[in-house]
Amino acid sequence: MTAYHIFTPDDALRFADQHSELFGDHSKLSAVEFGDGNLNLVFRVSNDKGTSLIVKQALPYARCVGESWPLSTDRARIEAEVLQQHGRFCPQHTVEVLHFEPALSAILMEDLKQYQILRSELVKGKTFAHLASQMATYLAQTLFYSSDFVLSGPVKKAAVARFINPELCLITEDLFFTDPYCNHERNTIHALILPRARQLWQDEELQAEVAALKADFLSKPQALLHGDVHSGSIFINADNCKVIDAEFGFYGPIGFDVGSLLGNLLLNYVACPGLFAPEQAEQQQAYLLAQVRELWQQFAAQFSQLMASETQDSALQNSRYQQHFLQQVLADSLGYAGCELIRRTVGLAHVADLEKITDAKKRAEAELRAIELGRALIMQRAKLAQMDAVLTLVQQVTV
Ligand SMILES: Nc1ncnc2c1ncn2[C@@H]1O[C@H](COP(=O)(O)OP(=O)(O)O)[C@@H](O)[C@H]1O
Ligand SMILES: CSC[C@H]1O[C@H](OP(=O)(O)O)[C@H](O)[C@@H]1O
Repeated sequence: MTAYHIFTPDDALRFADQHSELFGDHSKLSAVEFGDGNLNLVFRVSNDKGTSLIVKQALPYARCVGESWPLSTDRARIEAEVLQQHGRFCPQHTVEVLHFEPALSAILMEDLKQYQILRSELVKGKTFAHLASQMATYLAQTLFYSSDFVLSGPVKKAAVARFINPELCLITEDLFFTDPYCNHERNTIHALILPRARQLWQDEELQAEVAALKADFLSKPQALLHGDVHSGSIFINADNCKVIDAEFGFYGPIGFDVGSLLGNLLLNYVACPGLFAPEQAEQQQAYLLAQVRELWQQFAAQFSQLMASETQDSALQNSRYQQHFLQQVLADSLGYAGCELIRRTVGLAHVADLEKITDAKKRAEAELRAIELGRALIMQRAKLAQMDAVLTLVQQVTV
């Protein structure tokens, strides 16, 4: 068995050639490393006829920081296995894993080169009519079929154990729920919003609600989450979208995945006036609000339908329980969306939606909108029983 070593492009090329029939005999291959994420190496291996595959390898540390932040390479196993599971539940919207090599922490997967990263497209002002409906399907299918509604107690517990992901969960626990609410050295805060960030560090009312969301993140293993459904993890084109990058996967609260995506749509929403001229900003914001509404409505409809028709456990077949469950998922989703808005503004990992705003004053205004909206969603999540009320709040808070 080959021992772990950090891949060069040549290593990635040999790995792809060994484990795929796609390239044909001795065809001319080339490989390039082009990863732009925070954690891993990503290579594209191509032949001279335009066929290509992706090799993703986990480094023993976080790429964005370096060796001073060691990180288990077991995250590659988690990523491969989550993608394989989600691929069984929703193949049309999950990147296909072709091979996983545990010793090398390396995954061979399909190349989504006919797609674009959603975040980059939203920052350019592009819109996709099917985004909400397809992502609602992805979320409903992957979350429902990995939950207690379908799995027996023993099978579910074995799955929870298999997807224990302590190191990557700790990153989320710190970056989402702790760092933004104190003066932590990992935070990056632009000078113009420092006074508002300082208020977050004193905001005990908000911190109490964030603590409740963190406690649920720590102890509510409802379904096998992707764990990081931000708009940089979604590849999209005019026809379809596919989700990548599931290394933060674990059994957690369903609202965390739904809320991460809602939060990312709303991050783009608050950024629009800084990114675009007024008329385009207004159009893009209307598109985003429609997608937020549709995402929840379609997710809720599909999840309800699945609960009604596919639930195995007789106690969980109770329809009042199912309605209550979904209502709680909405409240959780809004809370986690709020956490995403705040952590992307004052925490370690910022997003292009805000960072691409070149005018510092406009960027600060957008960041302040993200904080106010994030706070409102977290504080009011239990009262916001309908999406209409959520959309009204978004518009009121971000004027
Ligand atoms: N299957 C794929 N097809 C095409 N490009 C990919 C694929 N997977 C990753 N990439 C590229 O690599 C980048 C980083 O991948 P990602 O999985 O987000 O890495 P990280 O885990 O380091 O965040 C993506 O933004 C994308 O440009
Ligand atoms: C040091 S990890 C920071 C941040 O990065 C992850 O996203 P990605 O790997 O897709 O860039 C995740 O959102 C983490 O919170």
